[in-house]
Amino acid sequence: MAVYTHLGAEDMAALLAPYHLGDLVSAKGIAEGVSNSNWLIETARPAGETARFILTMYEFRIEIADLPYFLGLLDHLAAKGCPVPRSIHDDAGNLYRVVDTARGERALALIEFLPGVSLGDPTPGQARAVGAALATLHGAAADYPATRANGMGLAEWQRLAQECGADGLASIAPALAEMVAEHLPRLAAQWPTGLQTGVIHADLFPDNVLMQGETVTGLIDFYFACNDILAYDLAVTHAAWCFDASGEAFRPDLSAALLQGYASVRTLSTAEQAALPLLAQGAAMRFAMSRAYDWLNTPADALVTRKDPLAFARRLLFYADPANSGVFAA
Ligand SMILES: Nc1ncnc2c1ncn2[C@@H]1O[C@H](COP(=O)(O)OP(=O)(O)O)[C@@H](O)[C@H]1O
Ligand SMILES: N[C@@H](CCOP(=O)(O)O)C(=O)O
Repeated sequence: MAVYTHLGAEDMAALLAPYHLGDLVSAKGIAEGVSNSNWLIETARPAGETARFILTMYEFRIEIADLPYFLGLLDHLAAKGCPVPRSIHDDAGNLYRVVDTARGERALALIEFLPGVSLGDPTPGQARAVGAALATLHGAAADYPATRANGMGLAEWQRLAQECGADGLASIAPALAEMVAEHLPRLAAQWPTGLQTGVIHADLFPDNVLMQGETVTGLIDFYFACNDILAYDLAVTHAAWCFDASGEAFRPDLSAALLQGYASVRTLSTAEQAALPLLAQGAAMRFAMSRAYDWLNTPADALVTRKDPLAFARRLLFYADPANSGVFAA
């Protein structure tokens, strides 16, 4: 569960007062998520109707200076018809506020609540819709004027691996330390340059997509969004969607559907197509490293479920295996 900061009812009402959303009816901590504390807020307007919002308190890995990029991107994409939550501005027009909490100063923001559920076991039709939504997002963000470097790029994988240390990685599993020692230097040496860049989501896992049937109703959690290789975003999404829940078994049906969905909106260049196996290995390394770091460093009192780094170590080995080089063939 991700609620790092505990807020009483009075604190919550005071935090929400500058938004003039009506009377606070309920504020429920949301179990999902890793990086932030999230609450589902319900308010009652004077006329009696209720409204729902998501209140996010930024806990770690997010620089306050980046919030205008993330929240402005939501408004930019929503204005273009993408299914992303609009940001709710306070009565002074601020996109976010900084408040004092028992854990120190924290930034918080309110966004629209969107309907839909995130999927544990997607179908090919749903994977196709997600691929198309990702490509649509890439197109809609093409004229977003702000830029942000990828803070979770190759240099950060290397830093996280160093912070964990070979012994730390081996304490999770010896195979994890071996995988990093073998593949991280190779990825650094071979990482592609010259591919088309743009705004990417960079974390489009099933828990960051809300769906109703085969319709994408919400793309959420843009807090790793940045400017980087567009095809890398497809590779991240592929690594996140195209394996079964154990992380062991590749799902060719989901893979084909996701890639078809993406290609139905944006055509990959030959160079992008050729780079996908390597980009997917990088995507797997990125999540193996952030999960390994969290595994070793999550505070004992955080109500948060640690995620398994080995699931992504196995995906990296899958993508690196020449026997699987046909996965991304056009
Ligand atoms: N706009 C939204 N509409 C509906 N539910 C949301 C929205 N934003 C977040 N949530 C819910 O909150 C959970 C955690 O939000 P998320 O932004 O993914 O947090 P974290 O960055 O900690 O992963 C999501 O899995 C979803 O259930
Ligand atoms: N999707 C990542 C975790 C990133 O945290 P999030 O809860 O902000 O999406 C993973 O699965 O490792």
